[in-house]
Amino acid sequence: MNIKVIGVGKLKEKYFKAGIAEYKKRLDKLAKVLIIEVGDEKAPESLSAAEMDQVKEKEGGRILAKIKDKEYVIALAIEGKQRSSEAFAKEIADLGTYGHPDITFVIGGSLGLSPAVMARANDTLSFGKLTMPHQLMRLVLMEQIYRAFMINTGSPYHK
Ligand SMILES: C[S@@+](CC[C@H](N)C(=O)[O-])C[C@H]1O[C@@H](n2cnc3c(N)ncnc32)[C@H](O)[C@@H]1O
Repeated sequence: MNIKVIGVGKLKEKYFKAGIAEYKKRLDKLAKVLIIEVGDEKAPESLSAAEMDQVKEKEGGRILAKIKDKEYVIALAIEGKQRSSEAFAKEIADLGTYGHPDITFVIGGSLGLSPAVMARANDTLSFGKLTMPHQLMRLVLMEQIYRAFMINTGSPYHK
């Protein structure tokens, strides 16, 4: 199974980098995991609605350039579809079993994902109504992907 996580902007904080590296190391034994960072656009408070759309479109274009046709894309979005860790694990297992071994997760920048990225997505994933910073979201997502693999292998990691 090939897991790709595309995020906008570089991880700055050491503690996020360390956490993500730890889950990547654990996952590397179970799947091929690729983390891709695409460039972010400056998004000062003063931007108009049209300028904000442009920021999302530019970042979205960079995200889409990293996605191949065969990839099954899951967009992380606050208003997306929530599920339990067990349901998420089953979904990943089913995708692998039924012809979608290339799963790509996309996380938006500070203004979120563009309509074009949302249109490309095969599914959405919400971690609830709370807004998380995109760097933290990357770490939480990596833990949940690792948890999914642990659930699917029957490991006591998931209680
Ligand atoms: C700072 S948030 C963007 C906030 C923006 N106002 C929006 O509504 O998308 C950055 C990215 O993190 C992800 N994200 C943040 N909180 C999330 C949540 N509760 N569930 C799923 N994804 C989330 C989304 O991909 C979002 O585009």
